[in-house]
Amino acid sequence: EQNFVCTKSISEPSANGVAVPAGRPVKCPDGKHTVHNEACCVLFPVMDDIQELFDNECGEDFHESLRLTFHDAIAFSPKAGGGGADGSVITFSDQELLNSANNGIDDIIEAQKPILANHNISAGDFIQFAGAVGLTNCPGAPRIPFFMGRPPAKAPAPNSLVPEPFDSVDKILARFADAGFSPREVVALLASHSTAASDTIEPGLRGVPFDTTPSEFDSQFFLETLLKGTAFPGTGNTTAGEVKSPIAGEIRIASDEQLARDARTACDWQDFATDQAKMSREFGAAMLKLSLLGQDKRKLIDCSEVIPQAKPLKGDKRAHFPAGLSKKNLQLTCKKPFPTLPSDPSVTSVAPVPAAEDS
Ligand code: HEM
Ligand SMILES: [Ca+2]
Ligand SMILES: [Mn+2]
Repeated sequence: EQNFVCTKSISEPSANGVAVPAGRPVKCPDGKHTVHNEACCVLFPVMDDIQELFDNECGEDFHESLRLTFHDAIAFSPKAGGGGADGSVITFSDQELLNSANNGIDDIIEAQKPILANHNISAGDFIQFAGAVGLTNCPGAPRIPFFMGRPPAKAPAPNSLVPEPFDSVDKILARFADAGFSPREVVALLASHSTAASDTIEPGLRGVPFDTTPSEFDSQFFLETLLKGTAFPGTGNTTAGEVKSPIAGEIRIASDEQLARDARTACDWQDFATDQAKMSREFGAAMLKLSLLGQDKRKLIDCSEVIPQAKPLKGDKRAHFPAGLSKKNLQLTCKKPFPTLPSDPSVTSVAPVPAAEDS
């Protein structure tokens, strides 16, 4: 029996940005998979169970799981405390779910808990692994590296660390800076809202998408948030941080609208609206950083090779204007020229994201 556990990550970057470990590959006990670090073998059955939850799709359960990676990890502050990507949002869910910023994440915590209980990995690893695996179901998403070995969470996170949609740009940028992110990285992370829908903001409505393509990791979200808002998808809940959106059925939150127009972030926003490849790449880099908040990367094992190749975006990768809208409907504050983008007359509204089935 071979017992090869190398904890150093000796690696070279590959074409897709994910490191390919050097050295001789070993066969996992399942006889099916081959890895460079045998310790990573435990992740394959976890991946199968996660993909069963997701139906191998970029749907509601994945969207919720991506949001969960953020709510666990961002609860990290050198001053205020919080363990970052440590799984505390699951381990101490009784306390952390009392935080109103965590409204709606109870469903995915309940869906993830039984899967986690069947495997011998930490809650912190599980949450970030589910996000990295699920992203590959979304056409256009990056393949992000995954590091394993986060220890169990020690305590629940303090209440004030997860940004809310009615927070000012000042407050949001300060909170992210406290956790180590630049304004451009904040904007890059918000590419996540390209595969997102709201269940809690509009009274009575669920699955209200943030862009017209909630199952694709494209740049529609960045383009559509630059359009002038004209109506609410329902009654409008301005106390919850909702503002008008440009397309029937779509939701927009105030923080996204303001970050798209603020002098500190508008040019980054425009950059990602007009360059999907750049958006995906920079999101991937910021996401890796997010997944390691509060962790010592040198103590973790590089299991990136377990993450499958992400699906490519088909056809024209550029964002398109919905029916009847064009460059003249944009509220541009960045002074750089805005390129010409195609329009799609078939896009007149967006349907809700179907609810997750009870499993
Ligand atoms: C300024 C920072 C952010 C704010 C204020 C914010 C706020 C929100 C809000 C209010 C929702 C809707 C929740 C609901 O009603 O169901 C939401 C959804 C979501 N957020 Fe964020 N968010 C931020 C950053 C992020 C980041 C950095 C990520 C991931 C890296 C993320 C991932 C998601 C996802 C995937 C959803 C959709 C969940 C679903 O479809 O079920 N968000 N966000
Ligand atoms: Ca999208
Ligand atoms: Mn949802």
